[in-house]
Amino acid sequence: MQVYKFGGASVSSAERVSNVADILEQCGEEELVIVISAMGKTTNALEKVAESFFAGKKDTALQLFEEIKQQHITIAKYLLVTHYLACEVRLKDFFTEVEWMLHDQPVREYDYYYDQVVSVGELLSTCIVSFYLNERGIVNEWIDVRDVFRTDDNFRDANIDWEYTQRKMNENILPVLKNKKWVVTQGFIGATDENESTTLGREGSDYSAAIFANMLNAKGLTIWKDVKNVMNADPKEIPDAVPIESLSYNEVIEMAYYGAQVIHPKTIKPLQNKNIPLYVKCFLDAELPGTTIHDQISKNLPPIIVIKHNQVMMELKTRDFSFVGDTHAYQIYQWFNEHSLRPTLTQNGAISLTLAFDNWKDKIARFSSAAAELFDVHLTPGLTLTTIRHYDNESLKKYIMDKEILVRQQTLKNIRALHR
Ligand SMILES: Nc1ncnc2c1ncn2[C@@H]1O[C@H](COP(=O)(O)OP(=O)(O)O)[C@@H](O)[C@H]1O
Ligand SMILES: N[C@@H](CC(=O)OP(=O)(O)O)C(=O)O
Repeated sequence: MQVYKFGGASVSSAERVSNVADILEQCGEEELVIVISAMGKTTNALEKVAESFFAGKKDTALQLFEEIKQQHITIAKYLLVTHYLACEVRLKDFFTEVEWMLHDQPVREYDYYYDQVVSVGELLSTCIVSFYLNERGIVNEWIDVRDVFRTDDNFRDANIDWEYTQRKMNENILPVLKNKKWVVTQGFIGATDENESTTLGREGSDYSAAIFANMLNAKGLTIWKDVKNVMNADPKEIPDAVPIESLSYNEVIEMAYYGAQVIHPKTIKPLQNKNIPLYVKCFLDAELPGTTIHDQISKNLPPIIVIKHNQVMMELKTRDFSFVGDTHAYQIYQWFNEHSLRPTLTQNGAISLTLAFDNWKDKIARFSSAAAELFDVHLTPGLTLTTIRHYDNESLKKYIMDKEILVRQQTLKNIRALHR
């Protein structure tokens, strides 16, 4: 049993979907679960729909959603002949669900609406791909992952109910595989016990695929990307990044934790727990070996550079000169939980604490007003956080030294700098 995950870039156009079918036709797998993300940048586009709706701009929301509808209809029309009408019926059901909501007034919190709107991206993409594969004779069954992945109602960053999900995995997925059919399903989304859609955090499809691999005891998980390998930096950021052929789970979990946007940070644990190898392969050339991530120690690694833009620095200072560590640490970590906000960097002083966050405006505003009861709060937006693992003099000079640094942390293995 294998799990394949195809990200947005691999299904961003009719040609790319057809390329995915070519890969599947030639892969020779017997039992396969295929986890797919929303097409191209659909999730970003759906985020704009949710934002407009919540801001009371109903017409803009509907108009933006209309564009997304037309893009999917166009791709389905291009790909499908005999299965087109059946596919169109399904797509229209998904469209209608969202449109009904967009005609209402928002009465619940933003994150709830975000998930109801944004989750449709994966439903649309998998619907089209599944019909297309069947039309090409690649027999598969489309599964609504919301009938399998039970989560809590922490919208936008929902947590999996492992016991329930494992049971549903056995009831809903195993029989399909035993029936000699491949499964086509969605990454990134789940549902609460009240059947409300949830999402697992941006780029969460890798995590979904790892959960499938874990619960089905897969022999491997292959994530198909537009890059030939995992590299020592994002090649879009650093054009002379070098490929890495083999990495340990440990190394990748560290890279992802520091913000490398190549594998979702939560992906590794479900795989490591069952010693399931992760292969990152290139959908543009399936013959290339790609990168293997497994339990073997990574040797001779180059400096690994992770650059995170759009960071907000938050300085908290106690007003009465009490030590932060003594009295406030517990409270601050409670706020992190309450506001589902994780710092990308923390630095303790005697009576102050410096934090950095991704720029989640609403959450930071809520966190700041809670913190303002105890601290003077100062925010500095528009910063970049650069981390280098296995740094050397050359990489330090190239990526850190010439910056205007606000916070710097250094250990034997890592250097991190928050800078302008
Ligand atoms: N260390 C890295 N190695 C390779 N690619 C990286 C790395 N860090 C970031 N990336 C980026 O990840 C992209 C592929 O991931 P992503 O866009 O999430 O694909 P998908 O949407 O198909 O899942 C690449 O195009 C590359 O720019
Ligand atoms: N579509 C979601 C989930 C995801 O993982 O996408 P991708 O595999 O394209 O990174 C997102 O864009 O966040």
